[in-house]
Amino acid sequence: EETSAAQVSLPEQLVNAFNAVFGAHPGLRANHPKGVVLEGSFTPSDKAASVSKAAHFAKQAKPIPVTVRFSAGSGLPTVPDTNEMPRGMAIKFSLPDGSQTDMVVLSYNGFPVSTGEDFRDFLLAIAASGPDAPKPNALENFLNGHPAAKTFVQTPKPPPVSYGTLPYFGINAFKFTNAKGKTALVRYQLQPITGVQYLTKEQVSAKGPDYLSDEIRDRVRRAPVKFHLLAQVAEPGDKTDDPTVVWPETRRTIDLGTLTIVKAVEDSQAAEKKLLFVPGALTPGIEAADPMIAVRSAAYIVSLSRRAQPQ
Ligand code: HEM
Repeated sequence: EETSAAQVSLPEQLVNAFNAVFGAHPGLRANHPKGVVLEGSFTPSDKAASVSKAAHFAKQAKPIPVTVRFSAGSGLPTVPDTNEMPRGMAIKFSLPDGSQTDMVVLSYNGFPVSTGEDFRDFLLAIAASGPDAPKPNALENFLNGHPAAKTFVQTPKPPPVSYGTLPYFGINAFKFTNAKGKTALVRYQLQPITGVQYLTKEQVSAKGPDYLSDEIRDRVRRAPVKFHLLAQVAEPGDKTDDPTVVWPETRRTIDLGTLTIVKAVEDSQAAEKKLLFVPGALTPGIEAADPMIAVRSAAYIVSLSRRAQPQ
């Protein structure tokens, strides 16, 4: 019996499209399967509560516990860390009332496409453009029609010194509401306190395929790894429904607090299997402003439901 494409939801089509590019890897994430899990805490700044009433931005008796997963931005479980690609960071905040909220960010500012449908088509174009495909291939055609995707493909994404020396970007916009009901449209940024540090080509050639996971485990043993969490605030006219459009660097940023990572978990692979980070797992004071957040969330849950199947 045939199942027509129309019966398959967009989130399922997206997970199928990742599988078409990278293969299906039972038990692993459809995208970003290679990662490392760590623990730490978040301490809000004095200003954070003035922009959002979210529990982790309120003045705390003690820091908010966080679980952090750094990942390689590829669907290949054994992709070498020395590849040029974005890196991911996922943060789970454990709030004082026992609930949790997530933040899922990338080291590339701006997304290659505007919508879930375009992301599916981008992935399918990659899958159809192997070395034997006649030219112009599907990917070349797609890139010609999608300038942000072309820029994304052409922009260097050099391997960093460490997962702890990269900036990360929320890319999708959220709406903050403070205790007085005042709202602001924002995008997250995480800035490493060490400053941003990449490897030179020569340094990259001396590194092994898993150098980033090894490096971050080592680094947190020596000292905490810290990031400033910032909210970049939109001005009237800034797009909140198109993640390809990066807001100007001149936009005001508000310091929301400091993320401090103190240790790697003992069994990262066991931990990451049980973890699900969902960009739409929010808490009062934060809402999705970009429609891509809902599509992403549904796709992450499809990926989880597949990777949780007994093998
Ligand atoms: C329509 C757009 C997108 C789709 C369909 C998509 C899909 C996915 C899927 C299926 C996973 C695996 C989830 C799991 O099994 O737990 C994933 C992971 C991830 N994605 Fe996306 N994604 C999208 C956009 C983005 C954007 C805009 C960002 C960053 C701002 C991002 C960052 C990440 C990161 C960091 C992970 C790894 C999460 C973890 O460590 O568990 N993705 N994505």
